[in-house]
Amino acid sequence: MNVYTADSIRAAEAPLLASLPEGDLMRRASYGLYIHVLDEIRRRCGTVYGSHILLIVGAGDNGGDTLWAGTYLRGKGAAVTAVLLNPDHTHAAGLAALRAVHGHVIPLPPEETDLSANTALTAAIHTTDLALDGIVGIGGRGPLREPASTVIGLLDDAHVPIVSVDIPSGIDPDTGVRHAPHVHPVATVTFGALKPCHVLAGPSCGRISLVDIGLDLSGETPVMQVLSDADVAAQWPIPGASDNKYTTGVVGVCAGSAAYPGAALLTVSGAAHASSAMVRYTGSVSDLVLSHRPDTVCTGSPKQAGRVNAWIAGPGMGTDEGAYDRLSWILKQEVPIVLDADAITLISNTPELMDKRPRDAVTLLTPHTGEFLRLCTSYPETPHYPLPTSVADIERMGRPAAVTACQKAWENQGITISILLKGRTTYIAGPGGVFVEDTGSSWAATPGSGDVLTGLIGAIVAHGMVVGRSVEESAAMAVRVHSRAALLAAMGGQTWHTLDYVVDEGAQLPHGAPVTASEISLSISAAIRDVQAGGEDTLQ
Ligand SMILES: NC(=O)C1=CN([C@@H]2O[C@H](COP(=O)(O)OP(=O)(O)OC[C@H]3O[C@@H](n4cnc5c(N)ncnc54)[C@H](OP(=O)(O)O)[C@@H]3O)[C@@H](O)[C@H]2O)[C@@H](O)CC1
Ligand SMILES: Nc1ncnc2c1ncn2[C@@H]1O[C@H](COP(=O)(O)OP(=O)(O)O)[C@@H](O)[C@H]1O
Repeated sequence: MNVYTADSIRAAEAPLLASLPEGDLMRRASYGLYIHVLDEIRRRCGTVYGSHILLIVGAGDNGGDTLWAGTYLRGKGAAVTAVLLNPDHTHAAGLAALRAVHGHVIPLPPEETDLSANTALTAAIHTTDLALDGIVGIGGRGPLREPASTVIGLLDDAHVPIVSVDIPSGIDPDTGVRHAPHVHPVATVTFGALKPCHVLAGPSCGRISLVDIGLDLSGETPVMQVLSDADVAAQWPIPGASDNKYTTGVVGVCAGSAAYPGAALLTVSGAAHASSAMVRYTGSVSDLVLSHRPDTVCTGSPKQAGRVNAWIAGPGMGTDEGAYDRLSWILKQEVPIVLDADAITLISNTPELMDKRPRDAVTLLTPHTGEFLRLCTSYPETPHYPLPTSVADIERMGRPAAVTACQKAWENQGITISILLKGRTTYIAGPGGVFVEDTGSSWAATPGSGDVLTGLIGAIVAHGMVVGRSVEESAAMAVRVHSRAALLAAMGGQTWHTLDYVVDEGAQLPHGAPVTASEISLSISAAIRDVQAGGEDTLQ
C-alpha cells in the first residue's frame, strides 16, 4: 500500500473538489467516519441510541468532518456535544448542521484560562462514551496550542476512548513525530490514503481504517510503501519444478566468534528457515553451527565459501583483526551485502573499509538505534542535513529525516548505503525504495532476535537478486515474517486468523508470553504459512 504526504493528498483533492458540488467531498469523508464510529460505539456500548458522544472541534476542515459525523450520529439517537476550541473559526456548515439536529455546543472562549473550572466541559467529558478528535488533521503543524493541549489532558485524565479523525492530533502528518501532548486514540479513521504518520507512528494511532473518498492519486509519488501479507506471500521464495538448492538465492553468513557463538547459530537459523536454498557459513564456530544445523555448508574463510547471491556479515563476528579481514574480503564482492552489529561497528570506526566496495554493489545496513548513531558519527554532516546525536534527536527529527541525514553524510564521501533502522516501527530506505513495517507487537524485542532477522533478510535479499527485487523490498518482506514469527511464538502458535482481537485491538495485544530469539527462528515456517494464508489486513 502506498503512503502519501499531506501535500500529495491536497494536490489530488483539488480536481475532485472542483468537480463536485460544494461540501460533497467533506460529506463523503464524514459519512465514512460516521460508519466506522458507529461500529466503535456498538462495540463499546452495545447500542448507539442514548450513547454520549463528544466532538472536539478545531478550526479547520478536520473539525468540519467531525461536526458532520456528529450530526449523523445524532440522527441515530446519540447525545452529541461539540466542544469548540476556536468558536470564531468553526466550520460553519458543519456547526449549523449539528445545531439543526439539536446537538449540544460548548464554545471555549479564548480568554478562558482555567478549563478545569468549566463545569459544562468537565461534565461532558465525564459522561461521554467516546470522543472524536477533530482538533487538527493534515493541516496540523507543531505542538498543539491551547486550549487543545489542556483538553487532551482532561480527556486522558478521564480515560475517555477517542477516535481520531484523519490524524491523531499532535502527531505530525508527514514525519510521524509525536509532540507532547498528543491524542492517544483507540482508532484512527483516515481519508483517501495513508499518510506517513499512520505507519511511522503506527502504534500511537490505534486501529487504522481507511475511507475511500474517490481521490485519484495516480499523479502523485508515494513517499513510502507498506507491504500487505498478500504482497509478501506472492514474492516469498517457493521452489518451483525446475528449482534446486542454488536457484532460489544462496546466502553466505559471516557471523559468530568465540565470544558470541550463539549469534552465528541464530543468524544461520534465520536464513535456513526463510528459504530452501543453500546457506553457507564462514566463521570460527562451524562446529556449533553444524551440531544444530547440519544442513549448513561451512568453511573457514569467506574466500572458500563458493558462490553466493548475497552476503551477510556482522552478528557476533567481533571487531578484531580477523573480523576486519573477513569483512574486507566480503566488501569487495559484487553481490549485495547485509551488514549488521559488529560489521556496522567496524565500518563506523573505519569507514575507509567501504572504499573496497564495488561502485554499484548494494549495501544494506541494519542498525538498531545505538548502531545507527555510531554510523552517524562516521562522517561530518552535510549542509541542510543535521545528523542526530541521540535517541531524543531521532525522535524529534523523525526516522525519515534521521536516516536521510546519515545517508547524505555517507553519500558525500561517494558511498551509497541503504539503511534499515530497527525497532517497533522499522524504517527501510535506499535507492530501491522506502518501506515501513509496524511490527504489530513488541515480542521481537529480545536478545539475538536481530541476528535471526539478519539471517532472514540475507536469505530474502539473495532470492531478490535472483528475481530482480530491490534489497529494500526484500528486507521489508523479511521484517514482516520476523515480526509475525515473534507474535506466533509469543501466542503459543495460534495463527493470526484465529486471533480476532489482534485485528480488533491493533497494538494492544491482551495475551502472550515472552519468547527467546531461538523460538522466533523456530516460528519462521509457521509465520510464512500464516502470511501465505492471507492474514487479515488490520486496515479496514
Ligand atoms: N484534503 C482532503 O482530501 C480532504 C480533507 N478533509 C479533511 O480536512 C482536513 C484538513 O483540513 P484543513 O486543511 O482545514 O486543516 P486542519 O487539519 O483542519 O487544520 C487546520 C487548522 O488547525 C489549526 N492548527 C494547525 N496546527 C495547530 C496546532 N499545532 N495547534 C492548534 N491548532 C492548529 C490551524 O490554525 P492556524 O495555524 O491556521 O491558526 C487551522 O485552523 C483533513 O485532515 C481532513 O480531516 C476531508 O474533509 C475531505 C478530504
Ligand atoms: N519495541 C520493539 N517492538 C518490536 N520489535 C522490536 C522492538 N525493539 C526491537 N525490536 C526488534 O527486535 C530485534 C532486535 O534487534 P537487535 O537490537 O539487533 O538485537 P540483537 O543484537 O540482540 O539481536 C529487531 O528485529 C528489532 O526490530
